[in-house]
Amino acid sequence: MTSSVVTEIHVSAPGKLILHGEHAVVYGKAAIAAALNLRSHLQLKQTTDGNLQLELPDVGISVQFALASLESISFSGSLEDQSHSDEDILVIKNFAGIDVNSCEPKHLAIVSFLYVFCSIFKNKSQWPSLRVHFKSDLPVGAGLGSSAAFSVSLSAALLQLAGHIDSLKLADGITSWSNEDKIVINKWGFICEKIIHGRPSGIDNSISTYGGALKMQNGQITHLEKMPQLSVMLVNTKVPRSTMVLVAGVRQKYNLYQDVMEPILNSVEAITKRAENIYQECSTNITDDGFKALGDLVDLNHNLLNAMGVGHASLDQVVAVTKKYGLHSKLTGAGGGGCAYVLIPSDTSEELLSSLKEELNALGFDVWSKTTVGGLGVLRDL
Ligand SMILES: Nc1ncnc2c1ncn2[C@@H]1O[C@H](COP(=O)(O)OP(=O)(O)O)[C@@H](O)[C@H]1O
Ligand SMILES: C[C@@](O)(CCOP(=O)(O)O)CC(=O)O
Ligand SMILES: [Mg+2]
Repeated sequence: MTSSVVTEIHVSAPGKLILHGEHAVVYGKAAIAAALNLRSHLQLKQTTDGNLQLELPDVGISVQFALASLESISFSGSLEDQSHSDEDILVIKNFAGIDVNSCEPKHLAIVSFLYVFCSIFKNKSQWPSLRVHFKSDLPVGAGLGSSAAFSVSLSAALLQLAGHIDSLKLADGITSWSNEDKIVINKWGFICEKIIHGRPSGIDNSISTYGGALKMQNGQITHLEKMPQLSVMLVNTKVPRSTMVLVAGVRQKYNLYQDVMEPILNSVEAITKRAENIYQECSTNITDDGFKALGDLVDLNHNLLNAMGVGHASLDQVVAVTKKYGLHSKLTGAGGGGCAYVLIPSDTSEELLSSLKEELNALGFDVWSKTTVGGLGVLRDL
């Protein structure tokens, strides 16, 4: 049967840069993150062919499920849930023919998609027949929050379709959601992140929902309104890694050596707080002294992440190369490969940046030369 389009919803959500405090934030310590100008784009089209069609070209998937058989699985989750149920995940994996222990990107994406879809539409008399297409500017699984951008866009689009939230045209011509609606989007983004990551802090989905820059501590968000313009170079080592595995590795170390790990996590928190003070004191432009101190904090933070066991030789290579140019860098996100950021003081010359980029490219790394952080959160695109 050919499908005819009824409704179309387009949503985009940003990736994130954790400036300081990754991993420590999972233990309630402070972390600071900002939205990136790299975004993920989801297009949802309502169809009439009775299927749920999922196109995820970044992870090489195009699958479809018959709605009638999905509706008949014994799924107990609901919109009121604060977390996912393991039994429901098993039911979904069985339904989709996915191995129970698979952590493959495409499988995590399908399971989290089906979970959010079933939870949101469970009590509706008719489930919508859909074609969902998702494409990202972000590298998948590299520390820039691709999972959160996926989780947040998906939650926003499905909640909008179900009528649980209602997008608004804002004064500056953009269409997004009220703060109240964003709380609901963020809650579902977090549930989706939990399915992908295991035990996330919630910082990634929060920044992807709200945008700008924020501090998270003990699960509480503080929006950093006075964040100065900050330029960074992003470097993707392209070494594959899984956030779930890295977070679980730190947990294992913490459980075995809590007395050793706790001071490391506290030192990371002290770094985050020092950096926050610098950002707040230099709310428009960071001073030379500010950049000097931030550089020291970036170095210390990178070394402490190495001490936690989430470093990688490729990330140390980035740090070593940037040091030759008088610049400072650290891994960002879960580590173990993936991305690092390089702090770019405002007086850095274009020549220096282009030589640095060339040297990093020659090592096989991808480089986004000069990125500013603090962009918009989730948006309904036209
Ligand atoms: N573009 C995408 N298409 C499909 N799934 C995605 C996409 N981006 C992220 N994901 C999902 O998120 C997972 C990557 O998350 P994670 O390991 O946390 O890395 P990241 O640091 O990029 O968030 C993938 O395994 C996949 O399940
Ligand atoms: C390591 C951690 O602090 C960030 C993980 O980010 P990413 O998935 O690597 O982009 C985990 C978390 O905060 O949930
Ligand atoms: Mg992630």
